[in-house]
Amino acid sequence: MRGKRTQQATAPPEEFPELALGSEAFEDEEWAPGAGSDDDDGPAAVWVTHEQEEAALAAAEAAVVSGGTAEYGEGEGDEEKTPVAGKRLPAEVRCFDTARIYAKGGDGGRGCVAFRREKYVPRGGPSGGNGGHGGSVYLEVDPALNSLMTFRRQVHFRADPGTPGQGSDMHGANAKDLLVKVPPGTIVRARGDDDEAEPLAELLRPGDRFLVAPGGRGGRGNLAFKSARNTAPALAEFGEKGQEVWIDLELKLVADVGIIGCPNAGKSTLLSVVSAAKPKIANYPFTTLVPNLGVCNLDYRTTVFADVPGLLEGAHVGVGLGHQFLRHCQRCRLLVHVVDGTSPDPMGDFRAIRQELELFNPELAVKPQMVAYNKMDVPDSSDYWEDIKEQLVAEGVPAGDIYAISAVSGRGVTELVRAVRAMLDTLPEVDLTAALEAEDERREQRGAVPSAPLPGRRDTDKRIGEFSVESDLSGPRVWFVRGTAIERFAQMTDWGYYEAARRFQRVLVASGIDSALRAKGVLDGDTVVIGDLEFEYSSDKSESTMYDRWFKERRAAGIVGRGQARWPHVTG
Ligand SMILES: Nc1nc2c(ncn2[C@@H]2O[C@H](COP(=O)(O)OP(=O)(O)OP(=O)(O)O)[C@@H](O)[C@H]2O)c(=O)[nH]1
Ligand SMILES: [Mg+2]
Repeated sequence: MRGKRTQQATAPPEEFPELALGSEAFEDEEWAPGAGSDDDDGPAAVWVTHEQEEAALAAAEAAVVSGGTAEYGEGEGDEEKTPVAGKRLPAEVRCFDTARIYAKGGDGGRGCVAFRREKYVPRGGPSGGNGGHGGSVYLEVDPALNSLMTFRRQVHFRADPGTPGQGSDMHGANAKDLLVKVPPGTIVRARGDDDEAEPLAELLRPGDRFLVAPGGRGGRGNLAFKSARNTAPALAEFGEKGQEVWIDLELKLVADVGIIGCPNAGKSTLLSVVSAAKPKIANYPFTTLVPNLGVCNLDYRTTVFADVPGLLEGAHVGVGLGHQFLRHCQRCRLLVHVVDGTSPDPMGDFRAIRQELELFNPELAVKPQMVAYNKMDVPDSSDYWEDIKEQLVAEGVPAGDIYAISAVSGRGVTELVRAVRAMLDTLPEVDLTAALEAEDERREQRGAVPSAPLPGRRDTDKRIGEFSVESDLSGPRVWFVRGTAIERFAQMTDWGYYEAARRFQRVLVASGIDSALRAKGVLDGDTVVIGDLEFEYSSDKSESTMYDRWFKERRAAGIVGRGQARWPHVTG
């Protein structure tokens, strides 16, 4: 099952012609293979030269032309293939292990104003029920997933609103929460935060949950406002609006084994032989642009392999997307280092990769490693095997951890996988909590700034008395009152009912907002803004003025009817 998904998730780029390597995407410095590494006095390792790069691009283009036309053969193939100018990365690459999603909690249902009307029960009293709570949006780990690919299709997630309250004391039903499934290893960040910033959450184990967007509280019906002094309240609240938020998701692979090595070493080929995954394999560097996962079943035991894109010199500082690739290796328990035997300098390659790991994160360098000397079927390679093995041993790699394989023919691969399995068994299970703590510590050391809390998170502990007043008196005089609780209160006030308007007025006075405004010099006729609400300030708080103003405003807005009668049998 998992293997299947993997294949889907890592569909080869031909299906997405805009992925052409030789597209404008490569003009972007970050994407250019070998960007920043074109110095001549680099280490002995042969990195991608300009010619090789050109060749790779040409090959990629050819591959796309031959592979892509068939599927997009609608006569407009050419247009399809042209990447949209200004797009930084091809869609496939961007979305595989990062995603940006929108979540909105459901609005609360509105409260109801109703009175009991029954034969022989005069003045039956208020009976309007409360609205139901809106659903919340949660992220939940689903171990069956292994990529954020699903978020290419759906970006917006909205929970259902609560049902409105009804008469006869009927409360509205609460809406169901919306669970958005994410793969294990998903990291949640506030929108636009970079890697260094403190994540909002890390979802690692199956069943882990994170509340992204809380649903709104249901509005109270008039039954809830009944008191000894006001036995027949004619007001109800709107439901609280559900919160909306954009978040960034990032997936850190949680594979057991990471396959690393220079570009074109045969990493993807190895993955394709040990698992059912079908990564793209081709004879040019940077065939693989996004990590592929594959599940290997050996002796009824599963091991997850990840084929990481080829590493470049300078990967540790981000060259060739190095950061993003190396990051994936961090959670692997073991690394298989594939060395290309046909390379002019296999030992140089080996050392260079090691150095990159070391520079990126010393812990990576000391991670258990196996070396797979690849392409043994080619004489160029097998001739030097003994020699290279000796050199590797001299470098401190245990002889037992060095294997000669031919990924293409499969020779030696089973032995390698068995050895990998055996070594995994000797390793402790990864303690994710400890790993996270270590990561946090590192982040702290680097002085990373913790990210801001999600905008507009529900702070139920905020009091109405907590507010601030700002003014803009340059043009028309405007006063801004800001405060979580007062803004929520304004939003939930249903101005259709005079009593609600009056209640709002009373709260302004009781909370000290009114006096704060006056202390700052508010004048009659100034505009006061609280959240989405705007009204004209008036110091005259007498009942008749208030009612008149409310009535006129309603009329001006063309609203007549609801809520004008304060009590069903009272006329006028
Ligand atoms: N002769 C021979 N060729 C091999 C062997 N393994 C891989 N190759 C070839 O090497 C080339 C590169 O293989 P890939 O698996 O795409 O290499 P990679 O390491 O994934 O490369 P990037 O993803 O570009 O970093 C392909 O043409 C493979 O057919 C092998 O054991 N013997
Ligand atoms: Mg590859």
